[in-house]
Parts: sequence; C-alpha cells; structure tokens
Amino acid sequence: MKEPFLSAIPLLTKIEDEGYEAYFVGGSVRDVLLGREIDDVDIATSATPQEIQAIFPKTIDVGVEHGTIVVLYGGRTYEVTTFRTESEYEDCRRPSEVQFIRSLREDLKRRDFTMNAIAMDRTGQLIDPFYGRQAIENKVIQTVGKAEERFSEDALRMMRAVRFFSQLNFGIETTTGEALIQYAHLLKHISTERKLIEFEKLLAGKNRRNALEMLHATGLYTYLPGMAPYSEGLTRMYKYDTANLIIEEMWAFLIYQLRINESEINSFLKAWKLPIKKIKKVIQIVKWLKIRVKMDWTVDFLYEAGMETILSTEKIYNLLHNQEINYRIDDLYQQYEALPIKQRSELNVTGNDLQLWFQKKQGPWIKEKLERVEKAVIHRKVSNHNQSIREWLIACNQN
Ligand SMILES: Nc1ccn([C@@H]2O[C@H](COP(=O)(O)OP(=O)(O)OP(=O)(O)O)[C@@H](O)[C@H]2O)c(=O)n1
Ligand SMILES: [Mg+2]
Repeated sequence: MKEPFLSAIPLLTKIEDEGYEAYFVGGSVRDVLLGREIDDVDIATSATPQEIQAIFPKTIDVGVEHGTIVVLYGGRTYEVTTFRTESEYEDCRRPSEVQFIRSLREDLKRRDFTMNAIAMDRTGQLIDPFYGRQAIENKVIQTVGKAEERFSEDALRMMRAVRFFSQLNFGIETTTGEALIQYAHLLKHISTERKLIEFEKLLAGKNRRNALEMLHATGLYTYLPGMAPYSEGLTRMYKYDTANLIIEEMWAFLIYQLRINESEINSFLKAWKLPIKKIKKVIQIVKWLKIRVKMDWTVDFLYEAGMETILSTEKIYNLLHNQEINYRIDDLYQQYEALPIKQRSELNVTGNDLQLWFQKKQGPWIKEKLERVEKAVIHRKVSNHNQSIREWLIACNQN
C-alpha cells in the first residue's frame, strides 16, 4: 500500500480495536486500481457517528444525519462514514433520511457504479461483491444492480456517469447507457451546485469531446442550467479538440459555440451559479473572441484586454481555425510586453499636474486629458515622462 492509505492504517486499526469494521471505499480505491493520483481517502465503518466521536478525541460534525464525521488524526483529516442504506428518497435527490446498518455489503450495494463499490481493508485485501475490479479492467461504467434504481435514488449519478466517461475514457455498459436516456428527466430535481461540480469535472476530462456528445445524445443537456435551447450549438462544441483549454476557456468556448446572445451571457453563467470572479473572466474572453474573429489585435486591443485574456482568446481563436493551439502566442506576448505601459496608473502624470499646468479647477476635463495622454503614450506619440507629457499637452493645446 502507498500513501495516503498508509497514514490512515492506524485509524482503521483503532476503529477495529474497538470492535467495529472499517474500510477504505469509493473513489480512492477505484483510483488506486486505475493507477491514478489520490488526494484523500474515504473510510466506511460499521460504527455509528456517535461511536466514532467516542473513539476519537478530535472530530468535526459535517453531516451526522448522513453518517459522516471528519476525524482529525495524525495531522490529517479523514471523512469517516457509517455504513448506510438510503431508504427513503425524495424527488430523486439524496435521501431525506438514511438508515445506519452494520453490513459492508449492504453499504456497497447502494453505491452508484461497480467501480465505485469496492472496499479495501487495512491489509490491502479487496472486498468486491459487484465485480468492480473487472469493470475497471474492462473499462466499463456500470451501475450496481438496476440502473433505474440507482438513478432514481440520486439522479445526479447520471451526470456522474458522463463525467467518469470524460475523465476515464471508459465505455458505458448498455443498460446503464439506455437508462441515461430513459431517466434523463430526473436530473431536473438536482441542485445546480451539484450539477456544476460534475459538469466542470466533465469539461476538464480528457475525453470531454465525446462526453459532450453523450450529454447531447442522451438528452441530459436539456436538464442542465440554460442549456435546453442549444441543441445545435452543442453539436458545434464537440467538433473541436479542446484538450488544451483551461476551465474558463472551456466556458467561453461553450458560450461562443452555443451562440448565446450578448444580453444573455451573464444570466447563463449566473444560472450555473459560477462565482462572480470566474464569470468576469469568461465574459472578457468571449468579448475579445468576438472581436478577434473579425479582426487582428491592435495596440489598443492588446492594452485593453491584458495578457491573460489575450492568451485565452488567441488559444480559442487558433482552435476555431485549426491552428496549433499556441500559434502566435509568443509573438503576442512580446507585443504586449513592448507596450510602454500596461495600465493607466503607470502614467507619469496626475490630475494635480494637469491642474497646475493649465491653471484650471477640477472637472471632467482632467479625465479626458488623461485618456488622451494614455492613448498617446501607448501609441508612442509621447514618452511616459512627466515633462514630455507636459510639453506634448501644451503643444496640443496650441493647435
Ligand atoms: N451520487 C453518488 C455520489 C457518491 N457515491 C459513492 O460515494 C463515493 C464517493 O463519492 P465522491 O467523492 O463524490 O466521488 P468519487 O467517486 O470519489 O469521485 P472523485 O474522485 O471525483 O471524488 C463514490 O465513489 C460512490 O461509491 C454514490 O454512490 N452516489
Ligand atoms: Mg471522492
């Protein structure tokens, strides 16, 4: 066994010493079998949350009603979840109530996909009643038991199927795939927050192109925020190999390909509940992309857009034109670096200087003059020195 499992072994041992069972479960076990990077391990136990709290002095209650306790142990934190079945479901969301149980098998049975329903004990022994290992070997995503039941229990699992398809490049087992189409409509019961997490993982997956196509083919996209009207746009989206785009660029490319109206971009991104900072970045990229497809960068554009946006815009532009993703990027970088200033605050002149030079009271004229100076400096009509600016302004005034 390797880290981060190794450090967690004493924690499992301690739970066992108290007479309960404890196992590694879920994504971390799947990922170790896949040889993927593992951030943190999830632990499942037969002990109830109260029993876990009694064993460990330092715990955080993050959702006792769902059976999850965070245990602070050896300088790390671990999510420890009691074996459970999700007896009652409301509206295809996660259960309103869970039943704690003492059987590992019953716990694994209510999990989404066979590859996610493998447990590993502290000696590295796998408990795999639903043949998850085989699914991993055969590269298939298959629900544990009936797809209909798993998807009705928690409809987000359909999005998860497509996002694992994107991340892992696995196939989707036939009946699981058919259920995606049949039960797609259940996704409307799921919160935007949960959809967003899966959608962004999907957009970052290496098989994203086919995953987007699958969202389309299954009709799942219809139940994603703001996406329903854009069937045709979505088909444009998966024509391109977007492997080199980062998440903000993916959003910008999506908006561009869906041809979302200028006036609706903001509400589209808000409907997805993206953070404001991200929305701003995406909107900037879309704005400049629309300009860029009509004309080349000018000095003014480079200055106004800023390097980060230039880079993102140009990458998407290259993608749209079947050019190597970094084509001209170095060149633009150099052009940007060569700008005499990068922002107005770098101008070597202040409002006070202007008042002094022109012996006039404060007013809108100051802003106008500063803008003129800014443009002149960027275009190298005057150098960015206080005295040069003064002489240039006075000369302008006389003409
Ligand atoms: N809707 C869900 C969400 C999770 N799970 C179960 O809970 C585990 C942990 O869930 P989560 O961390 O959300 O997903 P991971 O599979 O661990 O994927 P990731 O690596 O992206 O965290 C899953 O493996 C799966 O067994 C489930 O059955 N149904
Ligand atoms: Mg996980």
